[in-house]
Amino acid sequence: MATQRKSRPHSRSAPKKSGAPSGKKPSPSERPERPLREDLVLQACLEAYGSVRHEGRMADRALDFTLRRKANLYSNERRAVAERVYGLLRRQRTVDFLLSRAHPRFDSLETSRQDVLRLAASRVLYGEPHGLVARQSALAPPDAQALGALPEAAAALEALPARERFPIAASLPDFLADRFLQTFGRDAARAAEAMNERAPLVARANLLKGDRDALAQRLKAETVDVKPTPLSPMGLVLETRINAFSLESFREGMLELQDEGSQLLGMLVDAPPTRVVDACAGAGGKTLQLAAQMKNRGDLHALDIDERRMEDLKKRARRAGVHNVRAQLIPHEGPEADAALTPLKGKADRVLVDAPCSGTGTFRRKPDARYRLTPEDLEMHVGRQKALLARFATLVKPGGRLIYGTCSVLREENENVVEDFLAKHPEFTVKPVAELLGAELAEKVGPGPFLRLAPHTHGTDGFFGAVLVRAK
Ligand SMILES: C[S@@+](CC[C@H](N)C(=O)[O-])C[C@H]1O[C@@H](n2cnc3c(N)ncnc32)[C@H](O)[C@@H]1O
Repeated sequence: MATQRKSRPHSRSAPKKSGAPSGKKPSPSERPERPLREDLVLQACLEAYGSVRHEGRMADRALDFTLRRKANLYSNERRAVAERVYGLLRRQRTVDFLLSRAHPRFDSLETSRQDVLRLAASRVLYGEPHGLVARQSALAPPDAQALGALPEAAAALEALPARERFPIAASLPDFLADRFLQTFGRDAARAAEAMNERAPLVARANLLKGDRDALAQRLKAETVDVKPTPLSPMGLVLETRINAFSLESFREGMLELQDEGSQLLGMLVDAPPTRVVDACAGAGGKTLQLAAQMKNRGDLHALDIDERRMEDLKKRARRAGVHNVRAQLIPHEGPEADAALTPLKGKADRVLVDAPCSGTGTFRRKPDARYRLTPEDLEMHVGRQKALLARFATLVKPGGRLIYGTCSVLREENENVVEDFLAKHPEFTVKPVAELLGAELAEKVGPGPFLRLAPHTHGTDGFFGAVLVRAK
């Protein structure tokens, strides 16, 4: 079947080993798993999926909420629920298209029956045998037949003209499919395909507490298999799927979970131990990285309009042993916002604007976000990005740097915003990112003055970064 996926959404990420040496505690990836109780797993999937698709909840919250109430599920069953729900959200549009062709009455079935079929069809698309899935999902005969008819429906999808096929095969809303085509051209299908893969679990070593090797040793002692990230010099891929928040090394602040692309964006700041502003600090993912770059010295001003995130940032800073951060809640616009920034005007050596954006670069982790995004939201993001860049540029001192970043892959939120800014602010010029990453890493990251990362080209989430220098 053309749309069949190779990776099974419910399989473990770490390969199973043939048996742990005696006397050694088996790692989670080595323990035998008990068979899934399919009826319980299906019920939990239906609840979580329904709350995302029919009640508009965010997928991570819906799963958290559902699984909290299902204390009777074993850990492999909880993992199966998460993976099946995420798997379906990644393939939602494809699955609906195929089922509406494979099942003569799919569109008129009641919602709960449609959802059972969707979950089952998604599992088949990820490579599970349709007969087994039909039995485990207790499908009625016409629904089971529809699963068997998925290959023909997939052939019908393949036969559509490319422009019509792309949004359905990529499971993207039409307006986003257009944006992907504008941004990636002939690579759009590959880009979207990689966005629909599961993201790796990536940690950043907190260099204030030890380097990457020390963290790797520590994680191995905690029975977590790791490998170094290919691009970021401080990253580790956690190959054992575990709840990283429960690790002792995490509680001791030795690591933060942070995508490799985000780590590279943080590297562009190259923060000296003087005065640095993280203007959209959120819960502090990059703030903590900048604090480590500054070796915990100087003043790191972390600003945001979101009180809850600022509180998270403070907690994380404590855990990470960071004490050069000044977290400040600021008004989001107007004269009060300007007044809050006055003391920092023209004073900062670096200002990072990690702007709010469409999040199109993080669809691997938040596959449901695409169904909430509208063209109007996108326009709103671009307007806000331009306004934030112009406002926070005033904090950069002569000779200082303004770093603009997003987790979007779309040109209109990235290059276009920077070009618009440069046209209105001739005192700023572009510093090519290669000058900050060093020759070897720059070579791997690729050509161009900006950082432009995507799952299909770099294996990271999608990130954009630009470094702009203010004239002396
Ligand atoms: C992409 S998130 C930042 C992520 C964060 N830098 C990290 O690495 O974890 C964008 C942040 O911008 C904040 N924001 C939105 N409007 C803002 C404004 N006018 N001033 C400052 N921050 C703003 C949002 O609250 C959000 O936390």
